[in-house]
Amino acid sequence: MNQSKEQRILNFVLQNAVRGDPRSVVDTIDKYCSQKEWAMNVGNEKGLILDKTVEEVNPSVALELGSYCGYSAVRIARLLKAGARLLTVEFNPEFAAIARQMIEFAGVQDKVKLLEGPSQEIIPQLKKKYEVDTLDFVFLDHWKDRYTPDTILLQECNLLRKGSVLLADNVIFPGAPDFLTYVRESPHFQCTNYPSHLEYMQVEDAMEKAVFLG
Ligand SMILES: CCCNc1ncnc2c1ncn2[C@@H]1O[C@H](/C=C/CNC(=O)c2cc(-c3ccc(F)cc3)cc(O)c2O)[C@@H](O)[C@H]1O
Ligand SMILES: [Mg+2]
Repeated sequence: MNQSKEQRILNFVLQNAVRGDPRSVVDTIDKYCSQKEWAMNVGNEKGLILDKTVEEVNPSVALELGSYCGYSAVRIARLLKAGARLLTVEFNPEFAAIARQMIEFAGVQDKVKLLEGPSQEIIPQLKKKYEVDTLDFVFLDHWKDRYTPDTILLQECNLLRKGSVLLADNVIFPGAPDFLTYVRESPHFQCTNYPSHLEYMQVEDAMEKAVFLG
């Protein structure tokens, strides 16, 4: 049975990156996906916006929706302070398995917990089952039409506190128009748009930061 693209990306990392070095894992994925096969990792240009936001927030507890191959989980985890943790949610079993191996190879497994399942089922479990009080940072990069319902669900589950930061990928391409409308019109969010480009392409894209005001 021939390999999936995601398996080929993982194999390329296992053969070319440095075990225990998150930066080399990120750079190796970017090399493969810019030169061999495009894949929907956040990439290095938008990745820099992600890095800056994570450094600014310096989260103790971070959540990612949509692990895919683990690129942004590794990218976020490498910046977390001692004792801080990232919970990343992925409902496709094949992608979850790839992401777990990517996280392990990068050496950030002590900071990252991959939760396998759909976000709308996992989010209501975060407080009791995963011992979360509130989330300091949330990276949204899953199905674009799920950004809004999951943002509402995070509020309903009391997982956001004054100052919690949401960062959403792809608000221009493929686009998340209802999410932009929702957070920009809500009195509970202060929004900032970061124009950028689609990973590995010259297509316009952007990230949106939405700070919860309580
Ligand atoms: C019930 C579904 C909602 N809940 C969910 N819970 C947990 N994991 C979920 C998930 N939805 C999706 N996922 C997972 O997130 C990932 C999905 C991400 C969706 N991302 C995109 O569609 C995307 C797409 C592009 C893209 C850009 C240009 C183009 F021509 C084609 C695609 C670029 C990106 O940066 C993207 O992020 C997968 O791993 C999927 O299994
Ligand atoms: Mg994306």
